[in-house]
Amino acid sequence: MKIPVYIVTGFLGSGKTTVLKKMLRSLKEQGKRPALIMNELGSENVEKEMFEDEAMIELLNGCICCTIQEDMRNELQLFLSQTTNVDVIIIEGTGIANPAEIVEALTHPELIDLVKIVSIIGMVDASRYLEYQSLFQSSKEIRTMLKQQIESSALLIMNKMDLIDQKKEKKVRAKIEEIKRREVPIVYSTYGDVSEETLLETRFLTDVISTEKSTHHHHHDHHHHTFQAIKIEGINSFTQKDFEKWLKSHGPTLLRAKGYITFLGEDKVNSFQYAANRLEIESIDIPKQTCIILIGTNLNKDVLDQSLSEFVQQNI
Ligand SMILES: Nc1nc2c(ncn2[C@@H]2O[C@H](COP(=O)(O)OP(=O)(O)OP(=O)(O)O)[C@@H](O)[C@H]2O)c(=O)[nH]1
Repeated sequence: MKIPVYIVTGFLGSGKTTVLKKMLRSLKEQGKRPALIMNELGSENVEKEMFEDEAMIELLNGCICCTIQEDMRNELQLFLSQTTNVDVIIIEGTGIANPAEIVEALTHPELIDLVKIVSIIGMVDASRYLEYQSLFQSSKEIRTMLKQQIESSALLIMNKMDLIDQKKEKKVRAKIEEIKRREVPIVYSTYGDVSEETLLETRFLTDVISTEKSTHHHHHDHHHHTFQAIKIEGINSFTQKDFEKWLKSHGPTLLRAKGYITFLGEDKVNSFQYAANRLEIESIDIPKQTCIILIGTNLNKDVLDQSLSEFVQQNI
C-alpha cells in the first residue's frame, strides 16, 4: 500500500502551520496515524515542540527544492522502511520552496511505489500577496517562486481574510485567477478555517499503467484530478525516435517525464529526463527496472493507455 502524501505550500507566514495542525487533528479523529515532514531554513526547527506527538522527519539547513532533494528521498526511504505505524504523511515546505520540486522528489523511481501524492495545498496570505509583488520587484527569483506556488497547487486557500476588505479581496482574487490553473478551486479562510473534507480531498492522481496483460487493471476513476503522476511499467518497444515523438505528442499537458528505458532492439538501460520539450538520454551501468514516469496536468489515463497499446501493437 502506498502511503498518501499531502504537500502544504505557501509563502512565509501565509498560514501553512495553522492549516497543518488542523489537518493533523482531523486525520487523528479519523483514526489515522500521520507523520510530518517539516523543512525549515534555519539550523533549528523552532516549531518542533508544537508537534511532539507526531512521527517527524526534519530537514534542516536547506530547502527541499535544491540541496536536500536527495536527502529527503533518502530520509523518507529510510523512514518508510523502519516504520509501520504511519498511514499518511504531510509535508510542509519552507516558505520559499517550489512545490513542483517536492513532487519531483516524491515521484523519483525509488519512491513512486512507496508514496502517492494526494494533494498540494497552496496557502496565500490574502493580506500581503499584492504587496509582495511590489516588495519583491527587484527579486525575480522570489516573484517566480510566488507564481510557481500558485501554479502547482491543486487547492488554493486565501487565508487571513479577516485582515482585508472586499475591495482588496477582489483584487487579490483577480491576481490569483490570472495565475492558477482554471479548474483549481479557491477557498477563503481565516486561521485556516476550511472544512475537513475540502482540506483532505484527493486532488492529485498517482497511478500505474502496466502493459503486461495479466496485471493490467482497468480502474476507472471518475474524480477529476488536476495533476497526475503516472508510472508506466513494462515498455521496451520504443525506438528512441518514436519515444521522443510520443512524449512530445502530449504537448504542454506533459510537464515532466523521467525514468529508465531500454530501446527496441537494444539491451542496455538508459536513464532519461524530459522537461520543457527536451529529451535527454544517458546510458547507465547499474541495472535498473525500466519505467516511464509522467507528471502532468489533465493527462488522461485511458488515452495514455490507448496510445501505448497502439504503439506496442505496431511493433510486434
Ligand atoms: N490575522 C490572521 N492571522 C493568521 C491567520 N492565519 C494564520 N495567522 C497567523 O499568522 C502567523 C503565521 O502563521 P503560520 O501558520 O505559522 O504560517 P506559516 O506559513 O507556517 O509560516 P512560516 O513557517 O513562516 O512559513 C501566525 O502568527 C498565525 O497565528 C489568519 O487567517 N488571520
